[in-house]
Amino acid sequence: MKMGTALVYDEEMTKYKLLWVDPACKIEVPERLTVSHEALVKAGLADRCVAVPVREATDADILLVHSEEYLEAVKKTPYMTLEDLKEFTLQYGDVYFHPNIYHCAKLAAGAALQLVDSVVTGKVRNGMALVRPPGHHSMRSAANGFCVFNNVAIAAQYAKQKYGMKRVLIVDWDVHHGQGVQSCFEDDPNVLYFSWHRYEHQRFWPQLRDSDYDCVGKEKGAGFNINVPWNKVGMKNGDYLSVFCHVLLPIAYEFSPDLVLVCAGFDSAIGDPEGEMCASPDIFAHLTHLLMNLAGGKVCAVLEGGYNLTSLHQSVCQTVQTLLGDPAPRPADLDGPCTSALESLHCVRSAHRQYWSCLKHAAELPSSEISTKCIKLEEEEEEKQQHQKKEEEEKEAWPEPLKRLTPPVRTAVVLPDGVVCPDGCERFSPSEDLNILNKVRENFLKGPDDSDALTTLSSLTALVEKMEKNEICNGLALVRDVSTARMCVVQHAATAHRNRVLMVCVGDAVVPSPGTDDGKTLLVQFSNTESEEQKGKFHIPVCLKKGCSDVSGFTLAVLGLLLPLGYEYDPSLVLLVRTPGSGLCDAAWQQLTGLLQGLAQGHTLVLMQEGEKACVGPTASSLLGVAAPSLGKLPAPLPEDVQALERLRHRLQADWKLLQTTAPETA
Ligand SMILES: NCCCNCCCCCC(O)(O)C(F)(F)F
Ligand SMILES: [Zn+2]
Repeated sequence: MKMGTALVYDEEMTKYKLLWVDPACKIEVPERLTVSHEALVKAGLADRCVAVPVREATDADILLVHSEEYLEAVKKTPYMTLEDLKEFTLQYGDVYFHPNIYHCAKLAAGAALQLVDSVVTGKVRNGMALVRPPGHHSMRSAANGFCVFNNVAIAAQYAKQKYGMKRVLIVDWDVHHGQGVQSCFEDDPNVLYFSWHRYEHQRFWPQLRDSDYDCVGKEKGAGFNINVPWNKVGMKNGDYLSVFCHVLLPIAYEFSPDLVLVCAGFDSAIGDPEGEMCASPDIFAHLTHLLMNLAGGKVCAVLEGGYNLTSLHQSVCQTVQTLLGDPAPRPADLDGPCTSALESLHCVRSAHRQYWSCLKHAAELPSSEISTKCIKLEEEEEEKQQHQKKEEEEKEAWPEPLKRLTPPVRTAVVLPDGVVCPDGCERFSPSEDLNILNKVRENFLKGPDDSDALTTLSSLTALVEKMEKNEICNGLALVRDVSTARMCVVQHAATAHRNRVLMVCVGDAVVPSPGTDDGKTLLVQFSNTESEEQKGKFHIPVCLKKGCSDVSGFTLAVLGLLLPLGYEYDPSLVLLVRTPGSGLCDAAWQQLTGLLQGLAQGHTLVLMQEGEKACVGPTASSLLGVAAPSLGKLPAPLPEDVQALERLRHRLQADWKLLQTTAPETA
């Protein structure tokens, strides 16, 4: 599987700018591109990428989306006088022309196509194109919102036509609605368009009725257009992650795309004058990571907006560093979604419930009630938000994202002698550390001379220590006695004061509650046996009718339950335990292993029973950062599983805010 991340950039795209006074357009400046690229160079990220040259999109490329008359009109702009350019611009909204913008617009679209070529042909695994002019607002026959040609829409049509891509997912995390993309694919069931955007009940630009949550697509495309309106500013990391876990990811996994395109606008980050949101730049590391196990890892990010040059370049670096496979930083103190975000979340899930089996259980409210609820809650929060907004104006500052150091060793393995060490992994040698050996001897050995247990357990302890010191990123151990190994790891990790261990158990081995409910460990156990005893906040049994053998139910539980829990819990170590009898197919197991690496700075330790030897290879591949294989189009999960998960989420959401998908009942 080819690794490698493409970076498509050419400074020619900086060579146009606003030549007259227009307050609406003055934020779209050439420096957006130069500061982004320079930051990548300075951070040593550009050198780690495969430089892919831009090219001009051809007429045929552009005509995949735009009309001939529009293309012919734009072709004339290089020869226009300043007055003609001003005149020509008047027919469009919030956009400006320049003698060199046609050339740059061809390069921006061509850059996206070069990126698609290098990813789809396997030259690289994923990549990013740093371009301007942006694209997602431009319509078939109109420029709009700084956009001339719709770079990502053209890339999607190109991928379908040239490579026969069946299903393309477009994720638009820019803070504005890409109505140009929406209108291009409105009736196309092969292109799933997802966009969140500042909306404020249609009061925010471009103030379109069609940007609301109930615009789900038309005719055959019904259900394949997802709009998440933000009706308040100040949305934070928890709001963004909730929408990914409870809307985008379940639908995206059901859709099972062959290619993922990202309208990567960073005006949705804190500090941006357009978005006025409060999500930190490192959230884009998580948004990127959460997409990287779709489509076999074929992710193409194309720059759209972003006007605060500081948060822009920080966000670009977070995105590229994650595409390169570096572990994401731990998400600092996540809040649950705010009331307004919960209203939007609920509205979107209700609007799409009829199209996606993963949402079948979404509580259905009559639309009239939803809208009044929204407005009613708006007024309540209005004054709260207003005075908060005044404060923010003064202190629009945020901490510089922490340097993401990559450990010298990516994956260490503890394997019995007979088992070969997978390529790319490093076999972890038994520990000579006497106090580890003694501690293991006195706490865990049954027989006095159980030497290979001593070797295994001391190696595991030493491995966990090296992960804490960030000398090793993740690990895999094949052990005879999983329950002892598990206790040994948990006890060692829990002793280090600030450690929290998320333990995920797959398989039917009975896992004892982790003793006290002190919050030092959170145990999530997947099984098919209904557990009768009431568990505490930190012991969550997930019971699926057919256990993990039903990929749809399992995937829904991972995306809508395990991930939100994991992000909210924010562990320093993820312990993933697999015992026989799980019935989990390799692909689903690799998806789980891949997704969990977004937590704990990638410190995932996989413990497997010796009987699972066949799973060592696939597990190692996922721990090395290779994208998990696609699960294929997911059939509907079992209704009883969907209801059980819904009940479980409702029961737990009092303790775990990121599990909420509806606003708390108003008094
Ligand atoms: N206060 C100035 C009003 C500006 N109104 C137009 C905003 C256009 C946003 C463009 C973008 O950021 O969505 C893109 F990604 F296309 F660049
Ligand atoms: Zn934007």
